[in-house]
Amino acid sequence: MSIRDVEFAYGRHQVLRGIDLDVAAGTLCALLGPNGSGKSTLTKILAGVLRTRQGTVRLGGRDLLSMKPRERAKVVAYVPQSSEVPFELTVREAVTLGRTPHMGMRPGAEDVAVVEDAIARLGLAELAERRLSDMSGGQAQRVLIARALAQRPRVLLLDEPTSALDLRYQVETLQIVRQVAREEGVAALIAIHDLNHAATFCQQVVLLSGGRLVADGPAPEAYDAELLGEVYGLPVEVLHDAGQTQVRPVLTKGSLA
Ligand SMILES: Nc1ncnc2c1ncn2[C@@H]1O[C@H](COP(=O)(O)OP(=O)(O)OP(=O)(O)O)[C@@H](O)[C@H]1O
Repeated sequence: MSIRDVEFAYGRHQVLRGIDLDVAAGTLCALLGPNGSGKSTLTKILAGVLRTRQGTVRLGGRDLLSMKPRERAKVVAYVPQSSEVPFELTVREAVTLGRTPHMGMRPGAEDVAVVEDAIARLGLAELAERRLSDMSGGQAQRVLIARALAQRPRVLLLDEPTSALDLRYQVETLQIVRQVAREEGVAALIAIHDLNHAATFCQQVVLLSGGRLVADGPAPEAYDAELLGEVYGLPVEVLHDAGQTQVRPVLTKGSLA
């Protein structure tokens, strides 16, 4: 996926400025940045929820921004930050909705297999007949991710998909998305606040600040303590230890008093 010179404004409020970004097939890319930096806005543009006249997004030879919704739904799956969960549905029915762009009137054998695979991957097999109205926030979030995987997209967009998940499911979800991206050649873009999870699981990290991309690359190269400190308004140190890059806030004396 190749994004060039994308700009966006809500009315007079300019939110994205000259965004250039490439996410290769097979890559999990973290979209980082402080609250209000434009992460959700960028994912919504790529998902077709918001429209912009400035800039292009190409996928293979095709222009993503001008695709019709059904055509786009065959190649782009989007898990929004919060969404209206269709409460009356069971988990299996909700995940099957992900097949809608591909299937006829009813799910065929392949649709059923893809749905069951997505349910199993997200650890939802035992909950498959439960109604979404009976699920915890984290369980419902996993259902939405399973639905996106069932779509078998070329581009997977996840807006803070781990925000409601406990530590184990945060890690498992990031592992699954990374694995799906690699095995199925998906370009996956994930808006996420946890810089350390991003460094651990994402081959590429990009940092938005005030609507501009200010860093892009593998975390060990893209994480610069001075830049991160400026962008987040907090002094940090970047540690490289046993192949892992980690970011830690530098707390001044007395800040825990
Ligand atoms: N519907 C809207 N109308 C007007 N302004 C908006 C709208 N949605 C977002 N904004 C503004 O656009 C800017 C970017 O918001 P966006 O939600 O893209 O940021 P974000 O990086 O995803 O933030 P967060 O980390 O808090 O989710 C913010 O200043 C926000 O107030």
